Amino acid sequence: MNFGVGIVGLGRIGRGVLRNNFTQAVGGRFDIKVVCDVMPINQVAYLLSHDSTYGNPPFSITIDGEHLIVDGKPIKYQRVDRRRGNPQDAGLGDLREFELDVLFDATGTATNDDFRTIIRQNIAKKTLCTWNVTGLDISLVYGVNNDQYDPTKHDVICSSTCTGNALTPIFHILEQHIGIDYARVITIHPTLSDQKVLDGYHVNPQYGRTFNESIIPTSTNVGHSTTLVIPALTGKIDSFSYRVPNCIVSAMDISARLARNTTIEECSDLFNHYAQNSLNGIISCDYGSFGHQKVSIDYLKTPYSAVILMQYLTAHGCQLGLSLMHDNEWAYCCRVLDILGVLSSAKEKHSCARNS
Ligand SMILES: NC(=O)c1ccc[n+]([C@@H]2O[C@H](COP(=O)([O-])OP(=O)(O)OC[C@H]3O[C@@H](n4cnc5c(N)ncnc54)[C@H](O)[C@@H]3O)[C@@H](O)[C@H]2O)c1
Repeated sequence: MNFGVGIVGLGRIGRGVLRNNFTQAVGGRFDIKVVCDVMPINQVAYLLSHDSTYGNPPFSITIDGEHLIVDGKPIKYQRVDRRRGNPQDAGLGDLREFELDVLFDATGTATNDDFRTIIRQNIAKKTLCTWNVTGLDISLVYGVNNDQYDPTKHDVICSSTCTGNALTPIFHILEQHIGIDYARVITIHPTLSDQKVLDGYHVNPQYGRTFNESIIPTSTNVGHSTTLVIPALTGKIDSFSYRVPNCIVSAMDISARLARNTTIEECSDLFNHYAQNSLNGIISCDYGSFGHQKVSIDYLKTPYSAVILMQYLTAHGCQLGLSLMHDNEWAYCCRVLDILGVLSSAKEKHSCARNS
């Protein structure tokens, strides 16, 4: 069935989704019809062809006029700048001709109003974004609540955040089987592109500090991302983050007070059970290599939303200690494609139901 996708924002995540789309299936897992950014087309082609984190892609990229040719498939490139106000002026109005089922937004800069306007003006039927935009219809974490997606009700959708995708499945398991009274979550997050290379102005002053000289304490939305999907945990999670000067792979340190006493064996059995069954491909239990714990770069390109470092699992009465790692870009891009799969299957089911 035809399911047309557009992408706005070809930064780390937009390019990562494009790259994963063509890595997962020859010719692309989804039919990406158009991609947009403020950059000129040759800069997009350059960045897609040479990636300092993941290396060169395993497929060809060329340019033909206003099209990027990715793995032999022409994709229209549209220069847009949403700061120019309404979608027509921004360049998004031209996307109407593609009759997009979903416009995936990885700019980090659009608002709920922008998304509603895109739907109202028939530029795309749905929007999917990469952050917890205020006013969204649903935040979907693949493996946890993707079966709650209802195409008749949900138009502005979020695929949660990288840390939300890591923490939510783990807290889903604990909340289902034991209960969580309180958790303190610390993310140790790689540098992001909104940080400064040298000290300078930034609306968030800590991000204005030289990125590779300090461990930068800052806020994180991981608690909010998790409670959007598991509302029973509202008010029970405190979180903050350290930005550290590596370019990829995030870690998370969790101290939780559970609703009852537990043991390492019980938690270990639970995590392994889920990793082999309903969360197969989403979480993984890692026991190290040759008796030694692996380090963050060893998880580069790991598709799991969360890798549990089993050697660091602790349980004392109702106090649980957990350490996770995840490739904040690669795993997240895999989940975005999985959520596109959810939207695509729902469209198919909906149109079959209407035709029968
Ligand atoms: N990098 C990560 O690890 C990660 C993981 C999960 C989610 N996210 C989320 O994904 C989003 C993007 O993050 P990123 O790391 O890819 O950022 P990025 O800065 O690398 O990419 C953003 C892209 O959007 C484009 N853009 C920004 N404003 C625009 C506008 N008004 N019109 C047109 N294009 C515009 C920029 O030119 C850039 O190419 C953010 O919401 C972020 O929170 C990032």
